[in-house]
Amino acid sequence: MKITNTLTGKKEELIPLNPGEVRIYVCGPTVYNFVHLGNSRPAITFDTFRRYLEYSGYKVILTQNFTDIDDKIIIKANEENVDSLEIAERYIVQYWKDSMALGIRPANFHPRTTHYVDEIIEFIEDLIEKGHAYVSEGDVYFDVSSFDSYGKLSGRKLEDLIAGARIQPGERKKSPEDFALWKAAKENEPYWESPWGKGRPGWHIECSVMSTCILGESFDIHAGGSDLIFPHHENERAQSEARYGKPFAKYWMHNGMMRFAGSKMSKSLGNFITIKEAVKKYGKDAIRYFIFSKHYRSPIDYSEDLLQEAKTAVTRGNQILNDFEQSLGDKQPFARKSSWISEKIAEFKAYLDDDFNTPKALALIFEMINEVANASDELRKLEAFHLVRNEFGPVLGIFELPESNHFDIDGLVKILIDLRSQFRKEKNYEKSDEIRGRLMELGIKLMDTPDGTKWSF
Ligand SMILES: Nc1ncnc2c1ncn2[C@@H]1O[C@H](COP(=O)(O)OP(=O)(O)OP(=O)(O)O)[C@@H](O)[C@H]1O
Ligand SMILES: [Zn+2]
Repeated sequence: MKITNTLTGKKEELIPLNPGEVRIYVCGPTVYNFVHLGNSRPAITFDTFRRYLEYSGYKVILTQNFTDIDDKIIIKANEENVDSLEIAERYIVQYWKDSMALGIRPANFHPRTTHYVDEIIEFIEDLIEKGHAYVSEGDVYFDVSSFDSYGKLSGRKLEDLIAGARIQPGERKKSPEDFALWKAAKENEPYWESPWGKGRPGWHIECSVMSTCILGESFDIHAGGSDLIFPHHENERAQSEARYGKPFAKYWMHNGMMRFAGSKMSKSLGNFITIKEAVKKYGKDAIRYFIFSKHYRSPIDYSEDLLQEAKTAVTRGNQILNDFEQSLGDKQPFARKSSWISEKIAEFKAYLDDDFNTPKALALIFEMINEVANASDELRKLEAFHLVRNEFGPVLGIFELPESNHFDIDGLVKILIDLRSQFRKEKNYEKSDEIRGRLMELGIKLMDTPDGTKWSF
């Protein structure tokens, strides 16, 4: 398999450090608000990339962090007058709901920054000892000039960085391009005790610490959105290689940005659509289709029209697959491994082996769905059905099973509740009780409350 490595700017053969095993770290969300559709791009892309590696026979260890301490979380906590961890916890819970709704499998590890403060302090102490960092009035900064290949990942030159940067008020660094490893606590900020006084970790250090603690000093792939290449990933690489004196991540993979009216969709700009809203409107498969329809490295423009088209396409696909499944009756769908099946699997793999080309893989899935709908030969239909349901669908996480999770059960029950109310108004208690009774048989209980009828399973 070949992937584009941001570090070299080339498409390279993926050769894991340990044969047969791929260790991946992905930068996860800063949890101070709902995650948006843009944030779902790395989560969907790299979960699916992991599924594909597993499909190809690799063992994968995937780690994705939660940044649960950060300026933005602290500001939100102070606004609401609650602890910053309460804010983080709230949006982590929401993250799980959203990622389930999008069919994203949890990573193997989901570390949180505040669980790694001891390790962060140890890491920084080591950097100071090795001459890569210095203390300045309770802050600690990384000395960028001490790391020779600084700028290699993002393709920037240190001289240009020095010329372009300014020391901001409140920063106590020697040189403008140096960055904070540890920040002394200001008033009303959460803090931890450290050898440099009360304070908290800077942003970049957390990912160096959590990735190396969990995956080792060198691992295979570091991933995230392209917005993180500079300064976040450049700084992570500098810190980690400065401490351990060996290559940090062998490959760097970056997804392009999802844009909203031309700008990056972002929590801080407020130009976003939440995942909850998007799932409700379009359903999981349509969102995944929309994301996979562009190569992961290209930017993608949020477009209601394209999402609507995606919804129409997957609804049609699901209809064809469901109709075919029903036409099979009790017969178990079984397709012998024919040469045609092997050929199509080879084609699917060739696309994804070429820098994870999901648009081509997706087109192949639709070609198979057309076979299910139109092939004259029953065996061919069965083979195509098998490929979608059992081979390709589970890899891309679409058309896996008859999709029910975007089916709006709440909406359906509300229709029945309204009908029942109508019958009650007309004093037709026989019909209204029948609706309640039949829902009860399905395990759905209706409760009449002063605020109207509620339901639960
Ligand atoms: N618009 C986007 N398109 C694709 N990926 C994105 C987008 N915005 C963020 N990401 C990625 O989502 C992950 C979580 O990022 P983060 O929580 O910093 O999101 P954010 O919306 O950019 O927040 P903020 O506005 O506070 O910077 C990162 O891997 C980041 O690169
Ligand atoms: Zn990170």
